[in-house]
Amino acid sequence: MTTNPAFELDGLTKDFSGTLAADAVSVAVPVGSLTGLVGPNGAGKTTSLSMAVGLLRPDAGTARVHGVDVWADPTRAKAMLGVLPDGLALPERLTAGELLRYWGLLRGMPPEIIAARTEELLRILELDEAETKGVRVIEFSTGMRKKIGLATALLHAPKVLVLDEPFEAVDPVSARVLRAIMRRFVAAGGSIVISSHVMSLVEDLCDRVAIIARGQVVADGTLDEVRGGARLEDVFVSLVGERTIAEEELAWLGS
Ligand SMILES: Nc1ncnc2c1ncn2[C@@H]1O[C@H](COP(=O)(O)OP(=O)(O)OP(=O)(O)O)[C@@H](O)[C@H]1O
Repeated sequence: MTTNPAFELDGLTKDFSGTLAADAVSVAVPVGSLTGLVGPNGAGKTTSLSMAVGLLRPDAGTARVHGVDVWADPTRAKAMLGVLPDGLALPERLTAGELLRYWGLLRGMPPEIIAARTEELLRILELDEAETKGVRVIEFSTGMRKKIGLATALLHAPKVLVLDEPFEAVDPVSARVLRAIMRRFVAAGGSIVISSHVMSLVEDLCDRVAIIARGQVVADGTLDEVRGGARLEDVFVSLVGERTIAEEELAWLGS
């Protein structure tokens, strides 16, 4: 018997008026895996993940969550997905608690479950003090925004988490909390895909990695398969190409 992957990107393609941002991107996230999607700036990570979670319509290809097609059956697929998108737009006038309540009600969750999970999430993510003071999202730091974004992704207890740059602007103490949450999520049978530029973090956290460059998947497998005994950063640089600065470039600096 074969088991469906938890999450499957299958030939996802997007052409932005001549810029092929994603060129038949296929990545499978097995059940219980924490998969890192890494690639240089502009490689197509956000484009691929946005298509995979139903936020951006692909030109070709599809994505499946536990076998359910995200574009053919979005209601069922999205009930299983928790998403932290890049540049998440949040209702700025709400506090974190109000936002989670609003989000939960939109998802049709019972109010008492929303209240209990909100209290716990705000406490664990250390947003409870801001909540007590009535701080609104508009006043949040970038790291606080990431955290409330993660809380909204977790609130309905999804099976698959898709997190675009979850550690961006998050301080080291909070990053530990985020890592612990992710490990707990996977230990409880969930599956995660994160995009990140931070290779050490991917090596520490992920059991699988896919490297994407110029819209194409150039390596994909377990962390050890992709590393092949080297450091992930070295494999990454050799696959995506190194940019060095010639002697004469930036000569005006310090002149
Ligand atoms: N809405 C859009 N319209 C036109 N081009 C776009 C759009 N979104 C992305 N692109 C282009 O598609 C390519 C891939 O961008 P994308 O944001 O997916 O990369 P990324 O790997 O997430 O980059 P980063 O690590 O810098 O966030 C880039 O060349 C980008 O300029």
